[in-house]
Amino acid sequence: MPWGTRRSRKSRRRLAALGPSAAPAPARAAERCQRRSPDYILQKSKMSNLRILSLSQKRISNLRINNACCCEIPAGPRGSGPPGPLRTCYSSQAGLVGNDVKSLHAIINPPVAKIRNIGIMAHIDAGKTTTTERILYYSGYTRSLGDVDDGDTVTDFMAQERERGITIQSAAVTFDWKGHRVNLIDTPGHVDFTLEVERCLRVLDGAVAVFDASAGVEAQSLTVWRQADKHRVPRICFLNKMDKTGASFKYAVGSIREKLNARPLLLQLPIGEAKTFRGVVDVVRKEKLLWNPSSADGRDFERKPLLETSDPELLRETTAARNALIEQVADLDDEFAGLVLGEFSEDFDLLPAEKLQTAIHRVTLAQTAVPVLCGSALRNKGIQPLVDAVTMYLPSPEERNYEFLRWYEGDLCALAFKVLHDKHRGPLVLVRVYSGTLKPQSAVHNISGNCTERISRLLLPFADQHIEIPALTAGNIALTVGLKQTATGDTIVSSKSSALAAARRAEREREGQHRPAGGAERPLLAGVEIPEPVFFCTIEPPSVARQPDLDHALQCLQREDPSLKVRLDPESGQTVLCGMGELHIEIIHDRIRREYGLETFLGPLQVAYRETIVSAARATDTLDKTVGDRRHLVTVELEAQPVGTSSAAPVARFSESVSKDLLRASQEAIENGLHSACLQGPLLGSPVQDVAITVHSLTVHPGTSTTMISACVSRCVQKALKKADKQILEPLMKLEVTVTGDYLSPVLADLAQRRGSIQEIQTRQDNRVVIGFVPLAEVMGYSTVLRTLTSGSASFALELSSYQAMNPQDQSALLSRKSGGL
Ligand SMILES: Nc1nc2c(ncn2[C@@H]2O[C@H](COP(=O)(O)OP(=O)(O)OP(=O)(O)O)[C@@H](O)[C@H]2O)c(=O)[nH]1
Repeated sequence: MPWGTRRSRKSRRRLAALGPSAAPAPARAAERCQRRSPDYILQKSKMSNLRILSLSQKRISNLRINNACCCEIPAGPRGSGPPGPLRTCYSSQAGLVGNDVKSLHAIINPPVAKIRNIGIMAHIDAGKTTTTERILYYSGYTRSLGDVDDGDTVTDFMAQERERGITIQSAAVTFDWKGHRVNLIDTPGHVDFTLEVERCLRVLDGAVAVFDASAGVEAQSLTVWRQADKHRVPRICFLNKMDKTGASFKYAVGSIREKLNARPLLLQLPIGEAKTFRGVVDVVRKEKLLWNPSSADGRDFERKPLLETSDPELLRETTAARNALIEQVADLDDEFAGLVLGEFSEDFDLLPAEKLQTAIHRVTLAQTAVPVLCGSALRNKGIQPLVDAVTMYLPSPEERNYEFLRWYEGDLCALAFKVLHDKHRGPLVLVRVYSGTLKPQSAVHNISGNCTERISRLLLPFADQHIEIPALTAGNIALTVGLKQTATGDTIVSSKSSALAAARRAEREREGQHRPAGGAERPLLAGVEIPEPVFFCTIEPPSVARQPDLDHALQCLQREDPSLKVRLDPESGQTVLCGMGELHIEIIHDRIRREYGLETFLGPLQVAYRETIVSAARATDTLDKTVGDRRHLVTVELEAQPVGTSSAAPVARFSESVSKDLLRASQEAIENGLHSACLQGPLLGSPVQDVAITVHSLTVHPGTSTTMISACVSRCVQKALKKADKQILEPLMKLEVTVTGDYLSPVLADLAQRRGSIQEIQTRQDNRVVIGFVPLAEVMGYSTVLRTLTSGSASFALELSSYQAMNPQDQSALLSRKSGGL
């Protein structure tokens, strides 16, 4: 889907990526050229050795520590960090910068209670990547602050991410914070990459939801919040951009309450808003945290208790907020309520902060409320307390209740949640270990793929850099090298017999609980639902000879990204790419060029329609074919009917006379025939949905192969579908346009012309938010139109809502366009 237009510096980089019409100002272009020049990189290298490794993609040599193999990241001189005061108030000890052998060793086996697997999630542009960069900097992992606007962040390391200033792939980063190991995943905010978010949420124990404090809860934040609900992931909220004009703590908290239906626990209050934002109040401890305005990197801040003498007003406000917080937590946590009502009922001020923090941790884990913090990642304020909150309130792996773990009794159980392709090392599979230990040079069994594979190496991910480790214990996340067949969502155990033993335990448990049997022979971790693509286009290699190279590239990209579908057009023989949006397909095209060196040609982008029928129709067909000396003869009579409930696959029904002596093999052949017939409908060749096929009679000559049965049934279904009254279904998008009041009328007038229906117009601070529905076919290239209409002042978000029936006029217009070859 197209991305919205923005006013930020970052948006100008995105516009530049769109083409010459949106080229940046010459000065900025020159600045960017200079940034990419070898001199600039050299200059940066003095600041950060790590950064130059990221930029130049150099390989790094190996280092052995106590027989554990680790990759060496060359050290920078100790004093080579950014200028500024050396006084560190808050950051933990340095992580992996330099040949810090001790920290490399310490990294290998953290106690599970100290591990935090967290994700950063939000609406596009809320500031996830900027927040992640600050976290990495304060944790000691990087020596300079990466900036999305300059395209030099650690987690957005793909060339496309750096050019466009957006996150496309989730990046896993491991760092230490005050004795805790944090595995952090920065996820994309753009709706085209929602699957990427879902994949990560599946393996996280907690998440930080980042919001733009001037916009509150936006469309995509709602989607990711629902995804986190689905995977029962405890969260904390971070109201970012408190420095921005229009930032409002109250408004953003209100929108969390109303739109997300969540109970916010205000652990902080901002000191000032927008231009006056200076720091935050720690409500739990009644302290103020003020960042030194002369500190360039925000490392330097002071924490002081609020006093009646110096801050009477702020103290009163904080006391009221603390009392409200205590009452709120007591309402949600019985243990804490007992404490508060007993010992501290007379004076909440006497309640120790640690007791309140422990109760907040329990409430967060139970997901009955969400802690809320605030700050400004760009202005380097509020990040250190945010990471403290992550370690304090979000759970460790052992605090999450993963039911399936007891079936494995400490034996290895891991989930492969992402596959990456590395030109040199082949497929790299990101795994989360739930129980047991994963070791390199060992065989593992993939339950989902029913195959045994060998892991050659284990790597700890540090964005695009990797550190080799000798073992991966429960609760941790790492990359494996050597798994060639494992795909996203597969469950990995130590051996086939271990899988069987777990299955037997699961079955016994079910019997004990009198629960219905089923599925226990494969005790799998739940995978991720893959949404259906909404756009497609043909893709051609530069020459026929390069077709195998294109096939290989697409195969690799598909293993990485299950939301990308590739099929062959049976009529033209062309390869067809199906994706989640315009941006998704554009990125794939670009990656094929950059990573596989293939200059491919894309056909026009087309909407993925569906078809259905609105009346029943009956058909009969006979297939009589002799192959060699064998005669295949089938006659089938069937009826296609519309079904009310939404069903992507055709529903197979058999009349009594057919079902009574139907062999299993013949039934499977019939079902295959039904499915293949419904892949291409009679109107546009789009998939047919919401149909049931009843087989009334079937006569099969002895010796007829099941392939011939499938072929006959398929042909007969297509006949019936042709006879029935047909209907095209088109993808309907939920659209949210944020626009200033003066541009509201042109935006509404334009949407009316695009067959849009407006549901409501909300007021968000100084902006209007238009919420409605519009057919996908009408919003192709919408970002350019909206930019022109509103002088680049509006932004929008699109999300697939449903498939809706086209009205007769629109349908016939579409059909005549298609038959005219347009
Ligand atoms: N004023 C202000 N701008 C910020 C702040 N944090 C980030 N930004 C800007 O907001 C834009 C988006 O920042 P990102 O960190 O890329 O946001 P994101 O959520 O990672 O974006 P996607 O990965 O594309 O979803 C950039 O132009 C940042 O400079 C902040 O605290 N204050």
